[in-house]
Amino acid sequence: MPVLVAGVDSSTQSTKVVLCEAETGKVVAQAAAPHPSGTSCPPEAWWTALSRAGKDLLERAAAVAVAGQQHGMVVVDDEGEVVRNALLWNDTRSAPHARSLITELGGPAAWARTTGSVPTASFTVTKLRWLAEHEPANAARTAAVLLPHDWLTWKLGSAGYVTDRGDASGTGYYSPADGTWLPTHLEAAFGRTARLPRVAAPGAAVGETPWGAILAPGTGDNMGAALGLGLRPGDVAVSLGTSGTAFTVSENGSVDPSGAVAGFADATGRFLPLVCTMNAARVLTAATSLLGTDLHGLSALALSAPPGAEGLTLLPYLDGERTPNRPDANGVLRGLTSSNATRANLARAAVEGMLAGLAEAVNHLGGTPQRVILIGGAASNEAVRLIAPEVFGVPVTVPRAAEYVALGAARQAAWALTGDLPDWAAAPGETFSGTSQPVIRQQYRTLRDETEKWSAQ
Ligand SMILES: Nc1ncnc2c1ncn2[C@@H]1O[C@H](COP(=O)(O)OP(=O)(O)OP(=O)(O)O)[C@@H](O)[C@H]1O
Ligand SMILES: O=C(CO)[C@@H](O)[C@H](O)CO
Repeated sequence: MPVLVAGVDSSTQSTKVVLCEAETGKVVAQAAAPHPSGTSCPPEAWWTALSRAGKDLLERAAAVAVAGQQHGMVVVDDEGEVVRNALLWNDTRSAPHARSLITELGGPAAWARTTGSVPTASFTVTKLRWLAEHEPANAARTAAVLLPHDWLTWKLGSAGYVTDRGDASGTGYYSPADGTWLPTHLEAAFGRTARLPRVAAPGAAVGETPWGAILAPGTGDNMGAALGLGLRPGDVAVSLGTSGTAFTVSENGSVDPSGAVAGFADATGRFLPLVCTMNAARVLTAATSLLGTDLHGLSALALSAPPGAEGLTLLPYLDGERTPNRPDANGVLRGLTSSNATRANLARAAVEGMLAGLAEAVNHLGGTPQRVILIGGAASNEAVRLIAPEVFGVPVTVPRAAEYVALGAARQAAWALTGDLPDWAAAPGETFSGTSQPVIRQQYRTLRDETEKWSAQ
C-alpha cells in the first residue's frame, strides 16, 4: 500500500482536500465543502468545511498540510477562543488605516524595503489597526494573532501556533528578506504587542494529529499553488479564483515602492513576487446574473462577439479593487451604443475586463513571459481559455484540471514526512495560442485611467 499524504486548500469560497501518494503525487481521492459568503467569517466555519471535506480522507494520511487564503486576521484570546469573526483579504474596511500606516512608518519605499510590500486593506497589519480603533474591547481581549492556515493547523493537532515564511510575508509585520517578525510594525498598528506564531522552516515537521500523522507548517494559498505547479523561475502563473493573482518564483526578494507587486516569500525558501486583483471569477458570475445565463452560456455568448466587444468595455472593480489600489471603486460599463448593445458583447466585455486586469498584473512582474500558466476555478471556462492569449499576447497553458493549492500543500506534507521535497511529475497541460488583440487592453487602460479621477474625489 503506498504511503498517502493530504493537502488542504482553505480558500475564500471553499475548502478542498486532496489525498495523494507521497512518492508520486498521484491523487487517490479528493473532496470539497463550501464556506459562507462575505468578507468576514467565523473561523469555525472553515473548521466545519474542513471536517466535512476531510471526512474519511485526512485519517488515511501519514502527513497533512494546510494552505489557506492569505492575510486574514484571526484573533484569539488567552484560552485560544476566537475573539471575533476573521476579517478576510477582500475586506476593504481598513483602507484608511493602510494609508495612515504607510505615512506613519516612513512612506511606501520604507514599507517595501522593510516588509517586501506596501500594505493595502488586504494586509493583516491594517486590519489590526482597524480592530484597535473600532473594537477596543476585542482588541484588549486579543492575546495572539494568526492567519487562517495557522489557526487550522493549530486545530489539527499538537503543532501549537505555527506559520511559515510564505504566509507570514502577507501580514505587513514580517521581513521576508530577514525571516523575522517586525514587532515595531505590529505595535505601531495595534498599539501593543500580541503573541505571533513561530515561523517554521520550509518542509519542517511541526506536530502530530490525534491519529499520528505528521503536521507540516502549511502556507498561503498562492504559495501552495506555486508548490503544486512546481513553478520555476521564469514561469508566470495566473490564478483566476475569487482573487486574480499573477506570480512567479524568484531567488531574490522584490521591492516595489509603487505597491503593485507584493514581495512575498514562497514555501521553499525563495520568494514569490505577486500581483493581486480582487475581481476575477466573480466578475463572470456577476455577468451571468446580468445576462440570465450560466457560465457555459456566458462562454458561448462571449465567443460569438468580436475582440473589443465592438467598443463595449467593462472595468470590473465590482466591490473595490486592490491593483490598482481603489478600495472604494465599483464596476463601470463604457461605450454602450444602440448598435453594440448585445448580450454577446456584454459577455465578451466581462471576460476581457477580468483578463485585462490580470494582463496588467503580469506586466507589473516585469519582462515578457514566454507563456502564462492559467489555474483557478475560472480557468476551466472555454471563453477564458480562448480569449486569454489575445489579451496576454502570449500562449496560455492550462494544466490538467486539479486543485493546485491543495496539491502544493500535499507536496509540502510529503516533504515534512520524508525530509525531501518530492519531485512530482509536472501536470501535462493544454496550450492555447491566439492572435494578440491590443484593442482589448487599450480599451481597459483608457477606462481605468479615465476613472482614476473619480476614485480620487
Ligand atoms: N467554468 C467556469 N467558468 C467560470 N468560472 C468558474 C467556472 N468554474 C468555476 N468557476 C468559478 O471559480 C470560482 C472558484 O475558484 P477557486 O476555487 O479557484 O476560488 P477560491 O479558491 O475560493 O479563490 P481564491 O484562491 O482567490 O481564494 C468561483 O467563483 C466559480 O464560480
Ligand atoms: O490576497 C491574496 C493574495 O495576496 C489572495 O490571493 C488571497 O490569498 C485569497 O486567495
